[in-house]
Amino acid sequence: MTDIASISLARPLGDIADELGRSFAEYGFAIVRNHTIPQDLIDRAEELAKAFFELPEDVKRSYKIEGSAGARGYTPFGTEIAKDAAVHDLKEFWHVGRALPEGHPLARFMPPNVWPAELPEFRDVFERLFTEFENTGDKVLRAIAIHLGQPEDYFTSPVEDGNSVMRLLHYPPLGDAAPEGAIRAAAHGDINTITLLLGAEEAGLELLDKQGNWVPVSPPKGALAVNVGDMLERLTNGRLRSTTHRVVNPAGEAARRSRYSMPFFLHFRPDFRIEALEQCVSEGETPPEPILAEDFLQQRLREIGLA
Ligand SMILES: O=C(O)CCC(=O)C(=O)O
Ligand SMILES: [Fe+2]
Repeated sequence: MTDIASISLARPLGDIADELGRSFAEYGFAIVRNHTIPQDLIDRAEELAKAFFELPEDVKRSYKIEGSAGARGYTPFGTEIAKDAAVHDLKEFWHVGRALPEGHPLARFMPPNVWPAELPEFRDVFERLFTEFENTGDKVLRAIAIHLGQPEDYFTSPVEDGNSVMRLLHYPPLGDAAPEGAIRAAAHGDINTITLLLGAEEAGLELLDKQGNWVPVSPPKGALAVNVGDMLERLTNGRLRSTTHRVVNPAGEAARRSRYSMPFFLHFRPDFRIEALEQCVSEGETPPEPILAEDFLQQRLREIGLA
């Protein structure tokens, strides 16, 4: 057992800020309940994600976009490899990103979305879910800002038009085809600011705590697992931790089932300069060098085989 905080987002943000902050400082994770993402939208999104991954392989592959580093559309099974891992992850996924109007100064960082023609409802449902994730993310970031002693709206500008990506994940049933040592998602840290994850009630997600133990993260159905990414860790000079996590292969009956999850990787805007906050740097400490969010992202995508 751990005391990863389980927090109701229906409470005033000022009341939850420190509990959330302490959980992020200790575990890098918190469970967030009573968010405002409608359950019927989540259910519909899960059905559509399942329907997409059940399409024939050649249809799915027709939505793989060469040279896009998997930023949009489909990424087949066996593509992504965690930093420093020897074998690929046992997953396939689809990415929906932010759609900026043509001519927007940041549009060059964000390629247009693609949509599967086979599923006419897909676009509407996932555009709505993207907006819902953003709104919930905004609340969580407000609570984090309060915890950090910043104005509550500190993150509003850094994440406005940010390069956020929603990932629909499918981990197929485990057969004999899995390479030796491969797991559903090898140990990794997320690159972005914060991640909001739906679907982690299906077992497998684990975090690595400070003592070096793997600890299961088991939100109740419909709740979010929220974690700190590398960019927020860097901004806070490590005060809030981007914790290593993984998705292990289940035993028994669950091994014959697919696992579906939907992380929303909330990103800073590409031109945001990530520079350690003054109050997170003690005397004598040397914080990491400032870096633009886009440069940091490209560096990390190369490390995981996507760029
Ligand atoms: O599927 C999950 O529960 C977690 C996925 C994850 O950590 C990731 O895609 O970065
Ligand atoms: Fe992750």
